Amino acid sequence: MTTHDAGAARPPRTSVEQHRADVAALLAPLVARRPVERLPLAHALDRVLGADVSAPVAVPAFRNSQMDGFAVRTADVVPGRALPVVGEIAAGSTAAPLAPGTAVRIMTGAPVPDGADAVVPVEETSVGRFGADVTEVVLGAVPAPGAFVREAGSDVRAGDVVLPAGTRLAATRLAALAACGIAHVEVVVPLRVSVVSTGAELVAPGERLGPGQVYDANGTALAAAVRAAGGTVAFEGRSGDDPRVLAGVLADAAALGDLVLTSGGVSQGAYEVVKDVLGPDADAASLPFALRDTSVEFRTVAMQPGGPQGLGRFRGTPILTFPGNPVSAQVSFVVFVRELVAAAAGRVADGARPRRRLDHAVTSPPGRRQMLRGALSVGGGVRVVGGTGSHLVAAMARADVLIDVPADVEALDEGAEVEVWEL
Ligand SMILES: Nc1nc2c(c(=O)[nH]1)N[C@H]1C(S)=C(S)[C@@H](COP(=O)(O)OP(=O)(O)OC[C@H]3O[C@@H](n4cnc5c(N)ncnc54)[C@H](O)[C@@H]3O)O[C@H]1N2
Ligand code: MOO
Repeated sequence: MTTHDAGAARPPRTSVEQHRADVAALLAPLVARRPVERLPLAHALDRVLGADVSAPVAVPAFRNSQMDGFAVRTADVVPGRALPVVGEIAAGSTAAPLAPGTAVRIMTGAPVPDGADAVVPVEETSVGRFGADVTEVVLGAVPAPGAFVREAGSDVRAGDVVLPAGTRLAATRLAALAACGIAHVEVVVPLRVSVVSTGAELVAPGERLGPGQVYDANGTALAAAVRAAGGTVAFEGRSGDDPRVLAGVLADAAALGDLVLTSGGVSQGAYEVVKDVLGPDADAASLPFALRDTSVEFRTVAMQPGGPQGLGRFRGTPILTFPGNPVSAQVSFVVFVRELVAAAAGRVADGARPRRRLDHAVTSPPGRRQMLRGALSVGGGVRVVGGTGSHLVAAMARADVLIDVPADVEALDEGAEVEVWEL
């Protein structure tokens, strides 16, 4: 009698955490030791400092006025009595010492003359506003010593660390460096990632779509996700189902990148080109060159979407093979690689995932961790958007997060707390 065991060919599934750990171990040497490069400030936005930056000059570099007004010696001021105005100091000029018993017109940012110890804004004096000749000024009160005077080094002293190593260069930080006169910075070199889409059906966006053809969404998705995480894209390529062509594309990808990401060609079909090159049944003799230092393990991760996964090396370069469905490829990047690309760029993340309350009840098939697409509600909750199909790439575009439903959970009530992965 013949029996049919429906599960006989099904391999054991690897847990999400185990696969995350294996990917992290594969990339650990790349993440741990990052080179640095010197860049002009204009190219350093969002990069991370590889070394402390000290100020070559103080900021402000000299004592200067915070207001348009009159520089005075407070000891000389008598309320209601006029002081002769003996000159003017504009921003960008230099100032002679202030003679006792006099005042001088001064503009915001101009050097406060030696001898002066306060500035009085013009609108608080008898002059009111600057016009033509001003020969004298009357003050109504004695200003406090130091009023409206910005001391040299009151923001940064020469030699101080302005920004420490590890700082991500937001606009505010670039402004601080520029204010110190720093034109170039040493920044961490991000991971260079090569992205390869596979499948005979793929055509580039913008081309004419023939019968049975599909626009390549994964190339754009993965390249953008790499950049958003802080990495750079070293190479973008596409291959049909000919293993010799894919081997050539992968050779370029591996030569140019620190890491290769592929999508497609890893499930159980008759034309699984990634497996045809890298899998256990690959016909090495048919390839145009020998695959030294190449070994990839294909496995099924207990996650949906993103079950079929591979990891290893292609000609010495780490490679991860993602499934081709566009939702699966994007979820794979978020769950398995995104934080490693960010860490390699010097960005720090505590790995904590926020918790949200479900706006409605959810059911989930047992045995596989579900990464449902979720949209955040105004009230702070989260709701599922789109269906579970891994082809729903446009529906995914409405999602803000992935809702992480553990493998052993089959139902969650409205209001239940779930962990989410931000997209
Ligand atoms: N008999 C089985 N069939 C399938 C299984 C299985 O376990 N047994 N797993 C399913 C799951 S889950 C996934 S995910 C996919 C993974 O398939 P592949 O990685 O081999 O990907 P392809 O077959 O090449 O493509 C799948 C699907 O995605 C489209 N695709 C591929 N690349 C792109 C791209 N760059 N841009 C847009 N769309 C892309 C492709 O046209 C297919 O529709 O396998 C299931 N099958
Ligand atoms: O695991 Mo596949 O990635 O569901 O669509």
